[in-house]
Amino acid sequence: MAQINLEHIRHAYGAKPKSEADYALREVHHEWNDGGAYALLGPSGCGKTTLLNIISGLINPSEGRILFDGHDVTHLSTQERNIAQVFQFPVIYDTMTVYDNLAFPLRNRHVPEAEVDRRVKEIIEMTGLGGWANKTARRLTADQKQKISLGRGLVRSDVSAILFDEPLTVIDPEMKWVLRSQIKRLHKQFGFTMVYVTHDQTEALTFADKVVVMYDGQIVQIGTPAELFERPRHTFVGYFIGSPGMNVLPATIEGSRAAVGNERIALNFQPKVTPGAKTELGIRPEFIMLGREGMPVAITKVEDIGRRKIVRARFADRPISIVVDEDGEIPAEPRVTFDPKAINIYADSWRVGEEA
Ligand SMILES: Nc1ncnc2c1ncn2[C@@H]1O[C@H](COP(=O)(O)OP(=O)(O)OP(=O)(O)O)[C@@H](O)[C@H]1O
Repeated sequence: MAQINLEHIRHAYGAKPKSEADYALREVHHEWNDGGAYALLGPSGCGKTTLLNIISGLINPSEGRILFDGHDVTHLSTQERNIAQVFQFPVIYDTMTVYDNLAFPLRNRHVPEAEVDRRVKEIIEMTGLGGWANKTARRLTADQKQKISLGRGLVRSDVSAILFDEPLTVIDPEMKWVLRSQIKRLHKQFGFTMVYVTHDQTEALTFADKVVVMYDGQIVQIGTPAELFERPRHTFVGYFIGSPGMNVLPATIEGSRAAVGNERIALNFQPKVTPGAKTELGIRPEFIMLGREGMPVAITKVEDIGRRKIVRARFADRPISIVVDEDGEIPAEPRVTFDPKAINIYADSWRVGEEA
């Protein structure tokens, strides 16, 4: 397993990029720990697959270097980097049996047959393909084939990293959950460095120790699920993580208060904002208290989602969402208060800290 260093990586698909807009990856500079499980999360087109392919060696970055355990691998092939990959669609040998498909990556590396047998049987059990071990892969369904692909990625224990590109897309929802838990278990057992691309936040949050949120060719935050929820570094992280996402309201800062329209909201710190920056206040729907006290709101809709209700309202002439418990009261003259601990302030979309 390896520590991965991405040093000032930039990538443009076209020759001679002229402006930032020509880069699919604008600047990635991070260190990923040996044995870490990372999920790359972001909307379609933000650069997840490009970054994954740069790590695996399928793409040579236009600029920057990649180090595995301190060694420069930028110009090495996938095989030389010793990477296992699982793609969105199955990559298997149709004419081989399920057992031989799984044994292939090990036999290729001259692993002793007894060890091959032990590892393959473990993977067969994990993927629930027991009854199929001696059948040729051609006869399997698409999701069974994808389980073999997944198994082939996980069967070797000596790889530098395992890279997954939306591997559960073709798997049915129930099995998705099972496989995700099993990948996690194998990660704990063997300490693989794993990078898992997805655009599904549930998948990312349940799989990874660290979620890498990408937006518009950049990594905007790397954090634990709790960090992404409580302290989104960028307003995009606030929108993208959580359901509904964070409320982001235009605000002006007056010392340790924020003005939103005609309302004044107390902060528990004095944000350091540069003059002229676009300032915004971010608060998650879970941290707005709806009651008879505080600032007035006009409710437009109440959505019942089981144990919680989502209240859609207008506050200071802006739409906001508020989450209330199933039995929470909705007063006739509703008012709101914001939990100061849960307020984040943003300048030009990036979270700002406290005035020194
Ligand atoms: N082979 C290519 N040639 C030119 N442009 C490309 C190529 N592959 C990707 N791009 C562009 O690079 C940008 C990033 O694409 P990438 O596939 O990395 O995003 P993604 O986040 O993985 O998206 P998705 O979730 O849809 O797979 C997009 O604007 C895309 O159109």
